[in-house]
Amino acid sequence: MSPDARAVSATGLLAHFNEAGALTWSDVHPAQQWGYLFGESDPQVLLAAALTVRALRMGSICLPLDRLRELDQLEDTSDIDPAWWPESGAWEEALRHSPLVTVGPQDAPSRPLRLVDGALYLERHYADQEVVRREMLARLALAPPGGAPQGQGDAVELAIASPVTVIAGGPGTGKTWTIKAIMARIRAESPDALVGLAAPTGKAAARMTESLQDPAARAVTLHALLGWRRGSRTRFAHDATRPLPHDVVIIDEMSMVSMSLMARLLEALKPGARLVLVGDPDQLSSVDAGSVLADITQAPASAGIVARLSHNYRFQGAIATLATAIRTGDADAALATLASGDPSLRLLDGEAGVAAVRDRVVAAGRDVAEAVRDADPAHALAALDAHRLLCGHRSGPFGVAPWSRSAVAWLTADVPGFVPEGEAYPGRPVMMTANRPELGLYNGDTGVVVAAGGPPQAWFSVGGIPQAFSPFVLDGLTSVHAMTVHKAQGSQFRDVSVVLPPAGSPLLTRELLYTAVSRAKESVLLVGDEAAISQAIARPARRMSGLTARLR
Ligand SMILES: Nc1ncnc2c1ncn2[C@@H]1O[C@H](COP(=O)(O)OP(=O)(O)OP(=O)(O)O)[C@@H](O)[C@H]1O
Repeated sequence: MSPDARAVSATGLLAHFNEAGALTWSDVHPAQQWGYLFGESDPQVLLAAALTVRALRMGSICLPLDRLRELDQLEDTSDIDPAWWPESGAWEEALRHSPLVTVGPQDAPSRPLRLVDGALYLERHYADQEVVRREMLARLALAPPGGAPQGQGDAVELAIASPVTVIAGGPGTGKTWTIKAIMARIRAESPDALVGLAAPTGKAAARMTESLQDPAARAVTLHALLGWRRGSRTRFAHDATRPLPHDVVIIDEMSMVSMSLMARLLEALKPGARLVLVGDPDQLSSVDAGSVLADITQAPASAGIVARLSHNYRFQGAIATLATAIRTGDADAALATLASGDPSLRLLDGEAGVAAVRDRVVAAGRDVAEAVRDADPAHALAALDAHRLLCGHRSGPFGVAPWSRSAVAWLTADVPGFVPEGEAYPGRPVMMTANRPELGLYNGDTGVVVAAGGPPQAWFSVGGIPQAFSPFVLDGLTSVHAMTVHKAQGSQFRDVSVVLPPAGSPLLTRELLYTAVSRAKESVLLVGDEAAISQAIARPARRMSGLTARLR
């Protein structure tokens, strides 16, 4: 732990957990503040408060007291002495009597924490979860009776009749096709209906618009749909008192929507509006806390409104078999598929892994360089997307930073004409790190510098059409020789190479591996060993929330 993560003034249990690397200053500090403001000094209560803040930081909505030790590999990655843990009965008792804690779902919010069904929440996150629970239950109560929807046809019928529908499936399972069919039905049956299309990020919204190929359909970000106001994190122009005008709202890439954004969306729908949630619940979740799509799809009460699309229309081969094995937690099947000798899959470790990545980076770099030499931006962009190097980590030996440096060194050595000097060298692969909606460019979009009959310009595919931008007007442009799996979510590439986090890394989860593998259309090279694969598959990210249990 870095020294500044130490909470200098922490004492007792908080100090132990802080020094062991389990709690950072940003977890300890609010707990201490609340203790001071509300007159609570019981170390067990302050520890629970700090662990709840930590759980939120890791993406969970609440801290289930009886499942604490399995949370986020707390004990794998820190030096916690098991003797420090309070006895769970006494711990819950201390929380029940604490001035920091509201007990049960009923009482009005007046304290920072709330204890419901054995789980501790920050009041604001409990309130968001309650909005989602209440609104979802009201919609589920009005859903047409019937069994679980099977396939695309049922999903379309349901979306026409039910106040809420979930369309869940991996890449290529026909989610976009189903959205198009729903929109065609709505147009045929109620031509005046106002349909809103949105996605959690600008890039996902742009991709939704592009893939619908419908001049009358334009997707926006969820923030834009709700009317985001500058300077306000939580207030939107549309809420329960000023609802959205839409009769139907369709959200794509729903796995990236946080609990709080889902709460704001549900509050803002006008009475009678229908909601269609589309996404892949097995992928990595939102940056902010929550895993709403997975929570909803797992709740037995939602069985009648969740259409799980499982037939892969785009590809069938070994990649799909591997993705399914990962998704269903079958490590033996995953390892057997990897060992089957299918040319689309390879698992290599150590020097062999590095050498194989080098070969792929150089081969793809040669294709990009050739297109750049021919001043052919369309070909350069296609070559750029033919291979992508993905890392679980941003920094550290398994991260984007050192692998990018290696890639630059390999390209410099092996690709004639690749001279990485300055900001705008021809062949530089670049990525947007900010949204520029007025230009049609979004955070995470990738492009390449090409000099096509003039000074070098950054070329991006905007709505499928190559367009040139001066690299100097695009602030926050970075090189993209490698990217995180998180950033690659929502994109696919012909070939993907994945540097797995080492066994023991808290990032090595089933969702990370599934998301990485399912980015590939034709081949996947995994750099790591069988232990890392098994560990990832055995470890679903387990974001905790009370939503699944309370949707009844
Ligand atoms: N019922 C169907 N019959 C024939 N082709 C289909 C059907 N459904 C989807 N497809 C085709 O399969 C391919 C993948 O479908 P689609 O793009 O809708 O998948 P998706 O789940 O949205 O994928 P992604 O998440 O990658 O965007 C498309 O080419 C689509 O036209």
